[in-house]
Amino acid sequence: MSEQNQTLASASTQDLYREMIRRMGEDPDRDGLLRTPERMEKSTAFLTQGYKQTVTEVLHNALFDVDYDEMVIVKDIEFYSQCEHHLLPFFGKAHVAYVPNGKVIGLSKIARLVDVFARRLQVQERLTRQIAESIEEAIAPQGVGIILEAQHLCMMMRGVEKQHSHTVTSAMLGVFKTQLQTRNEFLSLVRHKTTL
Ligand SMILES: Nc1nc2c(ncn2[C@@H]2O[C@H](COP(=O)(O)OP(=O)(O)OP(=O)(O)O)[C@@H](O)[C@H]2O)c(=O)[nH]1
Ligand SMILES: [Zn+2]
Repeated sequence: MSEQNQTLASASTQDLYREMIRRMGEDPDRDGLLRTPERMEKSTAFLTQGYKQTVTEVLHNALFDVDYDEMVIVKDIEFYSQCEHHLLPFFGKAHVAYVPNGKVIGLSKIARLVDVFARRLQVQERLTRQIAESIEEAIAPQGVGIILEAQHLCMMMRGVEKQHSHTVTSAMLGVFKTQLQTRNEFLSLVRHKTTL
């Protein structure tokens, strides 16, 4: 390891944040910034906690044998993630559907699954795919359909500066890929405004 890398590796995370603040042209010792490195460390740990979580742990005890073979949709699940290119947030809604094959997932666990992958450095396409594949692996359903709609701050507050564009991604597995009728049912239920 180079001398410079060794120095960096031995620095605490909070020291690194202090240095970042200094290089932004700020005084890390002024009153308002004194505890900022500590806050940044905590906040970053929370926003990237998905790296420490596994799907198996999250789903633990919440897979149930149920005789139901129609579509299950949990829609409008809000999520916050960070783009891996700029470390800026992208956020929006996830719509998660599957057609069971003997097993269903506890509903809250579906939202938790979204967060396991959202709370990492991501691109929206990979996030979409990972949610779909984790459900497929967990319960081997007849199919899984995922739609994510998001706004990317790296396209809004910097860069191209477009405030109204939304990015929509999808992952369709099993019957959602092979049966047009299933895919269309999913799309129309996602569009349907709930009256609740
Ligand atoms: N496909 C995809 N691209 C993303 C996502 N998040 C950010 N990006 C894009 O990643 C690209 C990185 O492009 P670069 O040219 O390397 O970076 P840049 O110079 O900062 O680009 P600009 O944002 O256009 O200023 C940009 O087009 C971003 O909009 C994502 O979730 N999926
Ligand atoms: Zn970005």
